[in-house]
Amino acid sequence: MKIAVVGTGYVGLVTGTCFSETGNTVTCIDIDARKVRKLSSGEITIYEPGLEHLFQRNLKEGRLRFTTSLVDGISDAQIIFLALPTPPGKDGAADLSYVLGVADELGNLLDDYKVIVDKSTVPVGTADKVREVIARKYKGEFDVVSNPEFLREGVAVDDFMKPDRVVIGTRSERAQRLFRELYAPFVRQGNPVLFMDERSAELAKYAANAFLATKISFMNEIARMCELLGADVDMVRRAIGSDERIGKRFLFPGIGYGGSCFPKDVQALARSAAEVGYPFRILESVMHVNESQKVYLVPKIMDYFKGRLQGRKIALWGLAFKPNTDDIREAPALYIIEALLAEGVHVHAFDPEAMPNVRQLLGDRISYGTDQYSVLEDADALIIATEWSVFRTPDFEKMDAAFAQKVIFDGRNVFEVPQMQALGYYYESVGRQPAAILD
Ligand SMILES: NC(=O)c1ccc[n+]([C@@H]2O[C@H](COP(=O)([O-])OP(=O)(O)OC[C@H]3O[C@@H](n4cnc5c(N)ncnc54)[C@H](O)[C@@H]3O)[C@@H](O)[C@H]2O)c1
Ligand SMILES: O=c1ccn([C@@H]2O[C@H](COP(=O)(O)OP(=O)(O)O[C@H]3O[C@H](CO)[C@@H](O)[C@H](O)[C@H]3O)[C@@H](O)[C@H]2O)c(=O)[nH]1
Repeated sequence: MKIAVVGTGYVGLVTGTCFSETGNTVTCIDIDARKVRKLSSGEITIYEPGLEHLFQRNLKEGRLRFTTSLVDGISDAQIIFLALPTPPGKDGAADLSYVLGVADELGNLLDDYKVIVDKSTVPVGTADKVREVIARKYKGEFDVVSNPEFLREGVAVDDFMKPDRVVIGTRSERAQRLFRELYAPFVRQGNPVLFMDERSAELAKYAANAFLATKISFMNEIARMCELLGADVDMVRRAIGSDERIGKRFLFPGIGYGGSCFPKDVQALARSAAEVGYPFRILESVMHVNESQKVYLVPKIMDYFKGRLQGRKIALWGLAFKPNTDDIREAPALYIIEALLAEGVHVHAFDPEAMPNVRQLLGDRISYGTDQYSVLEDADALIIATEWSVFRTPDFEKMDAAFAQKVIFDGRNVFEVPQMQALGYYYESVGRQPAAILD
């Protein structure tokens, strides 16, 4: 099939690459000329494990190409995916200007039947709006489909190639036939393609993210209770996760959820609810808990140093919002950094992939290490903000040699408490009792 993908950010690039991998001819379109130049010359623009290999192969074999021209990019496409940003607007509602702006341009450009697909996360009713905008200028036949994307960064290729489910919102039989064919190679037995109406598909995406965010905020509150009541959140997590009705995944407490999706999507769903006169109280609490969770370690650090943080040097492991990505959008580490800088702390950070992005954002307001050990030299404490696997299994001898103070505040529970106790660390984590330095 011939496919166009408008917007070549995270989702657009993964979508375009994976569709080309299954034998389709894909043109990705982006207004960012620098990005298009890079991608056309074989330079990948995001860090995503497993993507580069597929990207290079399909680029070389001519199934994948990039352009800044919408008219050129869509000319022979049967299906046009919109993978455009939907950032929060001033009131928290999703800003649809990118999606509707491109829909407006498409109204001028369409000249035969095509399917326009909302791949972006968009509020209920957006497919109708896209249809209206196009129909103002194009009087021929076309369909608008809602096909929300459920991939996770860091495992995006696997999520796309072997999805738990594919959701397709359309009542058009013609569009359904095309989508059945398009997704046939991706769907394992038992993991269905779910056809539904556009509105249900749009809401399903928000409901999935909001539910997962709720699970995380719930566990973060349980973790706080554990600390106050002398319980261990790992034990509680295992106990409840063994119940199939609850499930083992997404029960990990920490320093809150970040990234480009959960924060904005929970907010947008709450906003949609308010717009139709329904106060979505659970979501208000989920957001409230997450806000405080992001800087949860800061008062603990403050207490440890008896309020005297000015001039201290604190090492930070992890800047990305989660491991295996260089994405720092809404990363809890950034909130911790701001809180520490406000107290006059010197932050010395290391992240395996995200440092270039943080350098662009923060410049020399913090300093950057060459590896995870170099940042420990002269540090008064270490904060762990992202659970990269290299942080889970450090060389403790190297760590000991570099890090005289042996004080760790772990926002992702990467170590076991008894292990750190035995190694002589002062170790505070989330939802577990602290390990004190052994005398
Ligand atoms: N990032 C994720 O993990 C993820 C997962 C599922 C769904 N989503 C949703 O997918 C959508 C896209 O997210 P993303 O993370 O890929 O965004 P992104 O910011 O990484 O990329 C968006 C791209 O669109 C381009 N763009 C903007 N205006 C354009 C225009 N008029 N024409 C062509 N290109 C244009 C930008 O230059 C950018 O490259 C959002 O709605 C998001 O909520 C994201
Ligand atoms: O038990 C957990 C699981 C996750 N997180 C945090 O939650 C955030 C989001 O994690 P994850 O869901 O793995 O990352 P995303 O790539 O943002 O993916 C989410 O957002 C995407 C965009 O909408 C969806 O497509 C995915 O299905 C959805 O998982 C991160 O900050 C994690 O640290 C926790 O704190 N505890």
